[in-house]
Amino acid sequence: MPRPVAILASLTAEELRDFLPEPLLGQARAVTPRFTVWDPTGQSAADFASALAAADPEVLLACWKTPPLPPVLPPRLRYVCYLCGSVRRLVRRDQLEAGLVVTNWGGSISRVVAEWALFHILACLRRAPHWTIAMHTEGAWKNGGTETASLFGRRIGLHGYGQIARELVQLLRPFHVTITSFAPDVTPEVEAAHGIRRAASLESLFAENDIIVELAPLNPSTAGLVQEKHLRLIRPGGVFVNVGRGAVVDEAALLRVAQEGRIMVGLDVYGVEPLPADSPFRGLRNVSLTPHIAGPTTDRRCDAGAFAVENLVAYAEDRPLRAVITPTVYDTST
Ligand SMILES: NC(=O)c1ccc[n+]([C@@H]2O[C@H](COP(=O)([O-])OP(=O)(O)OC[C@H]3O[C@@H](n4cnc5c(N)ncnc54)[C@H](O)[C@@H]3O)[C@@H](O)[C@H]2O)c1
Ligand SMILES: O=C(O)[C@H](O)COP(=O)(O)O
Repeated sequence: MPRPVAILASLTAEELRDFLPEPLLGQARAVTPRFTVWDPTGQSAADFASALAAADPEVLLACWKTPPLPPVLPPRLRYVCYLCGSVRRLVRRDQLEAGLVVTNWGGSISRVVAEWALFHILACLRRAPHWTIAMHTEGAWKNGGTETASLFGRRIGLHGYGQIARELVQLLRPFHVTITSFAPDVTPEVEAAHGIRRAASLESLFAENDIIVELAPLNPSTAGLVQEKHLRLIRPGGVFVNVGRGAVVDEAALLRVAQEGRIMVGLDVYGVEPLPADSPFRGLRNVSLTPHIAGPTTDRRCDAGAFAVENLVAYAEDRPLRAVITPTVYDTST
């Protein structure tokens, strides 16, 4: 029997529509008669603190537009169910250490982000940026002078082997590729169970594969980890895709390498976002650019909503939660 926990849902109208379309909102409301929605649109940190004090919730259901939690939490707050990914902007580490339970969207949207990595890989191999510019603006047609390549049978290197990388492995299987990963948690057991290889080093990952996909998290130990020396190990005609976080890569070095035109580059994320209008990446024909839209797509935010509702029900029934952010997870995730 669920406990009648007080839940404050901090969601804009758009977030409600996308993350909790019916029947999910009804299911969330059915968890407890004490379910209140607060819209953070245009609200200040002080407004948020007042809303928390008035509702005095045991559970906060939060989303992208929710302001950071105030340093002093409302007395009954025990659980923050975050509908999205990185909780750093919402929750302070000391609040976790003090016992606040926090979950995020886990792997519920990872396949959609993996889908966009696959898009960039294919766009790069087929030289889609070149042909998009040339056909839309130059009246061009194929001329035999622009190489194209297929994904079938290629060697893929994954930097990072978390939830998105694991979904990408599934999407890549039909292409009969060889997959190698470099990440601290790829053990021989994971290697055997997933049918992937382990790279001996970041250098060998870049040197021994045709296509590199950047999926390591951004944390103090990974900022700027991918340097010019790594990017220059990618062989001519190779592909570098980043759908993780821009700041994991030395972006100035990436620009230099991209401008030489030896490799194809697919980017969804950047060191500075929005990407400045005058960024030299814009207009490079060997670079596929998208504006941080890897995921989750509007139509699949409901997957994160369904995952969150399951956690809310589990919490009210005193069952274990999924995707709990421990201090270690907090430190090592984006
Ligand atoms: N572009 C987008 O719209 C979008 C959407 C969702 C997530 N992301 C980003 O994609 C990245 C991956 O997300 P995820 O959900 O797979 O993350 P995750 O937390 O599930 O996995 C991260 C993995 O990175 C690896 N890792 C940890 N420390 C490392 C290190 N020092 N060097 C190399 N690898 C290391 C580990 O294998 C770990 O499992 C994150 O940065 C996330 O923020 C981007
Ligand atoms: O890039 C991402 O990770 C997604 O767009 C979600 O962002 P978030 O991690 O800030 O929720």
